[in-house]
Amino acid sequence: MSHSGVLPGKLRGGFRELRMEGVTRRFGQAVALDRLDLTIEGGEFLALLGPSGCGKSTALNCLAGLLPLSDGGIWLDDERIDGLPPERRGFGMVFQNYALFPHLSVRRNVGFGLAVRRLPKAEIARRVDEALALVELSEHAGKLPGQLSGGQQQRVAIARAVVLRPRLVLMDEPLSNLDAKLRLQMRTEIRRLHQSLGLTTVYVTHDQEEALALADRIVVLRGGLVEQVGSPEEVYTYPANTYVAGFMGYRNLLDLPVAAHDGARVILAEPGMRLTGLAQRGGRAGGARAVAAVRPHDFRLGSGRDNALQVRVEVVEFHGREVAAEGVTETGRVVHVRLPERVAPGDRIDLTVPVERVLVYPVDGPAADLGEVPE
Ligand SMILES: Nc1ncnc2c1ncn2[C@@H]1O[C@H](COP(=O)(O)OP(=O)(O)OP(=O)(O)O)[C@@H](O)[C@H]1O
Repeated sequence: MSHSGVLPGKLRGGFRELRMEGVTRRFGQAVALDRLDLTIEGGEFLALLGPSGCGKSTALNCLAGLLPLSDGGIWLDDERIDGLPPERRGFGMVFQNYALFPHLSVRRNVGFGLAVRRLPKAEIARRVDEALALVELSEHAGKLPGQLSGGQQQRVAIARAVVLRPRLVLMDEPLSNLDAKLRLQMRTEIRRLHQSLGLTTVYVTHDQEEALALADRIVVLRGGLVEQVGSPEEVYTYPANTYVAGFMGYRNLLDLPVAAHDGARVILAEPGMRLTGLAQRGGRAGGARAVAAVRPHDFRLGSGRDNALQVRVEVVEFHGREVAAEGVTETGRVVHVRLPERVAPGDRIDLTVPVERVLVYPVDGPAADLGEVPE
């Protein structure tokens, strides 16, 4: 299938870069977005990731023109666009709640923006047909949104955005109203469309897995500030701090006394636990205490030379090929592990973990409440 009719070749990299410079948004005294500097390259899929309230929707709405900036500017190549109203920015938006017109057919919903622009009827029909084919909804063209499933409605919303040949597609948690299975399907669909149409996409989500799966680059936000920018691989493998680590599945963030350190290696110890790990952030973890970040999957049963801890198993969840267990050390510290072996509540087990799988950070204060994290 050719997509060239919906989006002309010139859109691929239709701009070189979109720059947000010092973008700030205040609500009264509260700073929702604090001097955000960010460059989005043409053709890129960028995810804004963070928990509720971190400022990601604010950033997207500033880009869209739905919220005026308190300070800073936005440039599309050499054109300053933050003074333009939303309709003159040429961006497509897809929201969590679809925002379809309930009394208009699928076809008329998708064609709405083209009709407003007074395009010839034949061209509207052709482009709508192509957009509907793209999201595999051709046979539903005559239905009303209420007659479609959630996933189908979200596809209508996506067709409605891409039919306008947008310079940039902005998506705000577009999958969060869908059930788990549909969410996975639509995720693949969104990535496929991004690639085949050569779109530039900015995607807001609080779901780490979604950001890792979809994005070329992830921006992790906290309290209106950028914590880390990097490829999924970089952010997943080398989180910049304990906040990002917690978000990226390092569910165990253990604040421990430092027993010794030599350059890159730091030894942390307390009764019942000895952990050797790699100092992050240039070996600054040289204080009296440091935080060891360990993924539940990286623990193994058995006692290691460098790393050894003993826990009493308290809670076990069955996960098919493995179990997720919560154990407690003799000092009362809770440790989360994932093991292929069957363990049971009350078992006393020895655990170890490879040195390179223990990331050691300076103590930054309490880790954020991150909710569910991927493992
Ligand atoms: N219209 C508003 N009036 C006052 N404060 C606001 C308004 N919109 C957002 N805020 C505040 O700005 C901060 C950032 O909000 P924002 O909606 O950007 O966060 P978010 O990361 O998108 O969260 P969520 O995932 O819950 O939407 C929050 O502290 C929020 O309470």
